[in-house]
Amino acid sequence: MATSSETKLLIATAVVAYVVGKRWWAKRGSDVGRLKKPAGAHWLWGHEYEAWDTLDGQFYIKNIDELGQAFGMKGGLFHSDILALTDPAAISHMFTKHPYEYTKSQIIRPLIDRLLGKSLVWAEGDQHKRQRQVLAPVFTNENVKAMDNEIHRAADKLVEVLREHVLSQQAEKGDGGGARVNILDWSGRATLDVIGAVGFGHDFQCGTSEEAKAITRSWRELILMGMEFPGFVAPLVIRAFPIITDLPVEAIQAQGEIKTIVKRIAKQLVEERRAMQNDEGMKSGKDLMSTLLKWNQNAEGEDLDQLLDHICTFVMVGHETISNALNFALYELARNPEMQDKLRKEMTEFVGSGPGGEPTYEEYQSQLPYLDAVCKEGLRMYPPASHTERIALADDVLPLRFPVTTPSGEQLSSIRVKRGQLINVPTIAINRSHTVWGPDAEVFRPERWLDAGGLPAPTSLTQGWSGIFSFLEGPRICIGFRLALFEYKVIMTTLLKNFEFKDTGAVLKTQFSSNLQPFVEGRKQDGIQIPLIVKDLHQ
Ligand code: HEM
Repeated sequence: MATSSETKLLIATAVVAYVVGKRWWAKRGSDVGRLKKPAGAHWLWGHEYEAWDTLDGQFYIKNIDELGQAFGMKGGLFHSDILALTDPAAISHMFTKHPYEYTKSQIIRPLIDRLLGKSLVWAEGDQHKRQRQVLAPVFTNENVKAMDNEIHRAADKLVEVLREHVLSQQAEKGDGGGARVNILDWSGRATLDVIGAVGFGHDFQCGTSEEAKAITRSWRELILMGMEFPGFVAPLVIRAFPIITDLPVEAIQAQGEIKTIVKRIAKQLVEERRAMQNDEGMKSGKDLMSTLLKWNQNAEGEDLDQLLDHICTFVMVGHETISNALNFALYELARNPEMQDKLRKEMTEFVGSGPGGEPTYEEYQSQLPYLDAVCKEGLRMYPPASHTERIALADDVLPLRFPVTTPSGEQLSSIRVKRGQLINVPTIAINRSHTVWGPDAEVFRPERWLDAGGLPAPTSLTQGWSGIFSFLEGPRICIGFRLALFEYKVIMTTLLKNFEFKDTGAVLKTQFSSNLQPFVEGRKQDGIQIPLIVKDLHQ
């Protein structure tokens, strides 16, 4: 009979043999282990801690410039090497040509399920194709154009509540020079209102309803948790021991709270809509809720649960992303007052064909070039979804547009990957690479979109919207991108016509936690924020 120390030795040997065997298997027929790697991998966290902890996407930006658009990373917790990838040909191969062979990993998907449910963001393969087919018609140009009233109403309401706040702050201080606000507390009110109204006919009351407050509060808590060490470790531990997703660990379980809140509201909305079954508008409606209900009229049990997951997904990804993009653009405009003035001038001088001289949907797209350039530059520099990852479902060969050199000097114009290969796709580095965008890649400069020859050659860019990767590319490109752009432009226009945004001198740093998150340099403990001075222009 084996003694307890012999048993322990046996178990330890088995674990080591398993890890070594797994790594050996992953290396066979794969080029990932042969790629250059950044120096200084940690024995336990590999390069993953440095990638997580280094702010502003600098780990990836720096290494792409130094090692090329495909490099290897040591995985944390003895995971096999990870491929970090920004090469446009490889990206196109994965996302446009073979999106269902490079899926979100079995680690990310349970987390998405916990946060948003088993909806479009979570689904893969045929299930995704079916869902996308049903939902895509909601976001056509024609439908988004028809959301015009709700978007303007939400933007006007935001101006009203922000003005009230600014004036009361000024009165308190006895100073008419504007109020210091954390813009993160404001823009999301309008974007939540828009998705509530256009998606489900629900009024979140510009952030003042109890549901709106609960959603904002639990989202913030989740973000902050993701920015602390447990938020880094949790996904690595889950990757090593997937069973952990079901354990009562705070950092994991907290993700369920948002879903619970939104699903409670969603259930009520579904019941209200069902009660209006005979209403003609509802039957012919092309909004999200009508589409979902037509698709699954009498959903109960699991089907109803999935329908609620869709609502939860759209409420969350349909508002946080846009407000995130708006916040960063306002920060840059505050730091660059000449750009802000130029943009305001373009907006105020343009007389559109909409009611009261507002630009129409088409005019927003084509007649306001500087607004368009600011929007593109903001989304390039600050992609809200600044990082994504995929896993190869089969052995494959990834073509490279820009060959890379191995440490032994061999040139690779493609990379062989094995089934199960984890691939990190750092969107922020795709959008800010110096190799692609030039020496001022990390400078906010909308003019690059307007100057002749201001942009990189199309062959060096990915194939997403405007050659940047902020909405992804291919069949899984963000389904709501037209709505996002329209909403962004309307809210930005409405805000700039009413307020001046001034720099506070605070320098921002960013870190990825669900989205790209800002905090003031050296003040991470104060939480996520973009402090700006807001001055009412009509005072
Ligand atoms: C500036 C705003 C936005 C940005 C930057 C953005 C970005 C993205 C990105 C990068 C993805 C792909 C994620 C991945 O697969 O790794 C995505 C997917 C998605 N987005 Fe957006 N998004 C924005 C706004 C919206 C809006 C307004 C909606 C809906 C109303 C929306 C709904 C979705 C959905 C449902 C998916 C999943 C699509 C699929 O997998 O087929 N997004 N978004």
